[in-house]
Amino acid sequence: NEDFKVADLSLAEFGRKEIQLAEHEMPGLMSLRAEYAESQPLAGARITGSLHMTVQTAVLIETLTSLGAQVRWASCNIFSTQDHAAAAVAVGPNGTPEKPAGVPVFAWKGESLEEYWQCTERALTWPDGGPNLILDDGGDATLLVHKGLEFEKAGAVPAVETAESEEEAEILKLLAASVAAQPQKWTGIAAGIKGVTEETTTGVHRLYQLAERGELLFPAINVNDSVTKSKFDNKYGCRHSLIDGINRATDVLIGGKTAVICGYGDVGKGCAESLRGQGARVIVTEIDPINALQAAMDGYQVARLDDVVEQADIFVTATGNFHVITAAHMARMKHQAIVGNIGHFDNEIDMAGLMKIDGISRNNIKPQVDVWEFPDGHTIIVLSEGRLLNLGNATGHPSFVMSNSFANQTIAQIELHTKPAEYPIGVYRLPKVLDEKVARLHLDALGVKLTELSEQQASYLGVPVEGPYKADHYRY
Ligand SMILES: NC(=O)c1ccc[n+]([C@@H]2O[C@H](COP(=O)([O-])OP(=O)(O)OC[C@H]3O[C@@H](n4cnc5c(N)ncnc54)[C@H](O)[C@@H]3O)[C@@H](O)[C@H]2O)c1
Ligand SMILES: O=C(Nc1ccc2nc(N3CCOCC3)sc2c1)c1ccc(CN2C(=O)C=NC2=O)cc1
Repeated sequence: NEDFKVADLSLAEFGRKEIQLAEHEMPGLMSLRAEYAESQPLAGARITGSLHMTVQTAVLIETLTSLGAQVRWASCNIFSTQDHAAAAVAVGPNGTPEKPAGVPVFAWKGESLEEYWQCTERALTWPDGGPNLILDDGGDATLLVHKGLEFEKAGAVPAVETAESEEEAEILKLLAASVAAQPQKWTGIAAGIKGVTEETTTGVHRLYQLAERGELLFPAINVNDSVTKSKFDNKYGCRHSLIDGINRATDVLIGGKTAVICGYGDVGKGCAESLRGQGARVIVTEIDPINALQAAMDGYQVARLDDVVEQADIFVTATGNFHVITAAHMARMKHQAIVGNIGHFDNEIDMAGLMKIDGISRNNIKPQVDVWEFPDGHTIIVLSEGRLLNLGNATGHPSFVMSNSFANQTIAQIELHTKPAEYPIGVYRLPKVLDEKVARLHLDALGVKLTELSEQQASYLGVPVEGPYKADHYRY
């Protein structure tokens, strides 16, 4: 059997064309390829990735291999794989669908949960052992290694019936089979891993929990909290992809309409700016007086959702909280009001409460766009079933945003691979000077001309001429 599993290899040519377009929009990654072409800092690295298998991720994968790494890949979400990107990665830039010569990738859109964990295991199972680095998004690859080792040490895998979730049941099923087939498999894999770099808040939270319990097996770099990752992901990514999602879903004219943004953090700030840019009158809701004051100073009305729910045309949640928009709110909305979430994955909008309303009916217009009709005949349009609308109704973040995130990932992988002595087991952020380096890598593409500090100015500020320029607690 071939060492990859994708939906359709014949999509590789289309995937390759989109990868070539994305490369132009990912100057951070392409600059790193040029900078390290000679020194090959990732020579000897065996990287297992668990991160959305998209066109942008394909550019990340081929950056890692161009720096000398061997790579195996799975997606970290059962729906997020772009099949043409996965096919192009498996075939490789010099291969053909008849003779694939790319990277082993195990991902397709619409995996079952069982298949998802099998793909993760295959990405972690190298021909002669395991990876020495993990590149994680949400922490599932890191979890599988920790659970596998735990059960091998205990001498048994708990019965599937003890699982408290479908996800846990699938993990137990998979580990029972793999430990039976190869009793010391996960002990061997865990022993070979030098560290993990983690993309998101969720995965970072899991790492801190493991570290606090003294169970973390290897050092971890928290990529999420690099300024050049989270500001881009949260503010500029959502500023771009919110209206991308709304337009693809409804093609409603945003100009002249009233829009409510719940939450004025980085995501809410990007969303408010985006809708204001389209000529909407934007109202913000907030629970935090500082963010509320910021919104007011930025010229937005700041109101309570209850007081404006009957007058707005568009509602977007960006709080990271749950049940921000309730069924009662939705029942009071204008006819054909648009409701979407770009914040926490699936519970900012109370969809379960909506479905329970007597006499409610759902009419699916097209994938990820539903019209819900209330007993009184008025309807609302709910996007992506209350899940992240910029992913369900659009294609997530644009390449330039991901170039910032993935340049952090690449630099973090180089750190762990080349400076293991500097990273004893624990959770780290990249040093600020490397965060600044990611920003530097993106300036030429935007025609930015940076001003140089003179020696006198540098000593006046008390910072090195070459940076870092800010204190660790500085808020950009
Ligand atoms: N869809 C995407 O592509 C994407 C990208 C990045 C982050 N996110 C998610 O978006 C969410 C927000 O991210 P962020 O960086 O802006 O977080 P943040 O904490 O900076 O901002 C959230 C804001 O919401 C406010 N808030 C909390 N509960 C509220 C409520 N009930 N009503 C009104 N305001 C409330 C908080 O006071 C805070 O200011 C997180 O869940 C994050 O994971 C999504
Ligand atoms: O999650 C992502 N994507 C996604 C896409 C479709 C989809 N469809 C879903 N369902 C739900 C149930 O009903 C069927 C449909 S859930 C879902 C999720 C996702 C996140 C970050 C990046 C990061 N990223 C970019 O933003 C761009 N390149 C990247 O790597 C990608 C995808």
